[in-house]
Amino acid sequence: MDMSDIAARGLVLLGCGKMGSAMLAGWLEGGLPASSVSVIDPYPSDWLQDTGVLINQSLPASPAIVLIAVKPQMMGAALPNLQLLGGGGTLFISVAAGTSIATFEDILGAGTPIVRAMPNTPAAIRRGITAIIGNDTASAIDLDGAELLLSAVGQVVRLDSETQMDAVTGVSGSGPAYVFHLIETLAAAGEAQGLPAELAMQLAKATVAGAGALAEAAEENPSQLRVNVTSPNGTTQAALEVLMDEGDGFPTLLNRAVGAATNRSKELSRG
Ligand SMILES: NC(=O)C1=CN([C@@H]2O[C@H](COP(=O)(O)OP(=O)(O)OC[C@H]3O[C@@H](n4cnc5c(N)ncnc54)[C@H](O)[C@@H]3O)[C@@H](O)[C@H]2O)C=CC1
Ligand SMILES: O=C(O)[C@@H]1CCC=N1
Repeated sequence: MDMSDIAARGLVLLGCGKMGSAMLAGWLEGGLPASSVSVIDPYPSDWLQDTGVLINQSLPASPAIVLIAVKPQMMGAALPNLQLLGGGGTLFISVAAGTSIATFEDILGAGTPIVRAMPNTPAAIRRGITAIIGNDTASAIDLDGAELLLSAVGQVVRLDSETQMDAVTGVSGSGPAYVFHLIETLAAAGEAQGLPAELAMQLAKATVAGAGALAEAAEENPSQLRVNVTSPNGTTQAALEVLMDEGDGFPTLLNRAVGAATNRSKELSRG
C-alpha cells in the first residue's frame, strides 16, 4: 500500500476534532487529495468545511483505511456507523486513548484487521510521533499501511505489547500539553522577572523549540546538552539546583504527572 492506493480507495475519518484535524491537516499538507477523504462528524468545524473533504456523505464501500478519532466515551455511539464497512480488506486504526483492541474486536469482529495507535498533535505540522500495535488479524502489510499513513504526519514507532500503550499515552500522547505548559510557565516566570509579556513569550517559545530541535539533531544525548549549557557556578547551575531538587523538582513532578496520565489510560480501558 502507498499513499496513492489510500487516495484511490479512500480514507474514512470517524471524528474530526482536535486530533483528527491535526492529522488531516498533516495529510493534506503532504499532498493527500481532499476528495479522497470522507469524514463522519456530527459537528464539523469551519476549518474542516473549508478543506474540501467529503463530510457526512455516503462512504466508499471498501475504503483502504478507517481511522477512528472520537473520544473513548463517544465510542459506543460512533462505532455502529462503521459496522457496514470492512470485509473488503479495510484496515481500522483507532487513536482513542485507553480503548483496547478487544473493544474494537467485540464490535467489528476479531477477523477485522485493527491497529491501535497513539499519535500527538504536532502531527498538524508533520512533526508528530505515533506508536502503533496491531491485533492478531493485522498482517505485516496492514501494519506497513498504518505506518505509511501515520508517517505522513511524523515519526512512527512499533510497540511489542498493547500494555505499553498506557505509558506511551502518558509520555508522548499527552506530552505536548506538558511542553506547552512549560512554555506558558517559562514565559510567566520571565514576566515575573520584569520582562514584557510578548518578549517573555517569544523567548520561551524559541527556547523550547530550539532546544527540542537541538536534542533531536545533536549527536550528544540530552544530559550532555544540559551540561553544555551549565557553566560551573553560573546561572544555569543556580536554576538546575532548584529544578533537580529530589523533593519537589522536575523529576518528581514529571514522574507523578506521567504516572497520573498512565493510570488514567488504564482506568479508561477498564470502562
Ligand atoms: N487531542 C490529543 O492530543 C489526542 C487525542 N487522542 C485521542 O483522539 C480521540 C479524539 O480526541 P480529540 O480530537 O482531542 O477530541 P475532540 O472532542 O476534539 O474530537 C472528537 C470529535 O468526535 C466528534 N464526534 C462526536 N460524536 C461522534 C460520532 N457519533 N461520530 C463521529 N464523530 C463524533 C466530535 O464532534 C468531535 O469533533 C480521543 O479518543 C483521544 O483519546 C489521541 C492522542 C492525542
Ligand atoms: O487527554 C487525552 O485523554 C488525550 C489522549 C492523549 C492526549 N489527549
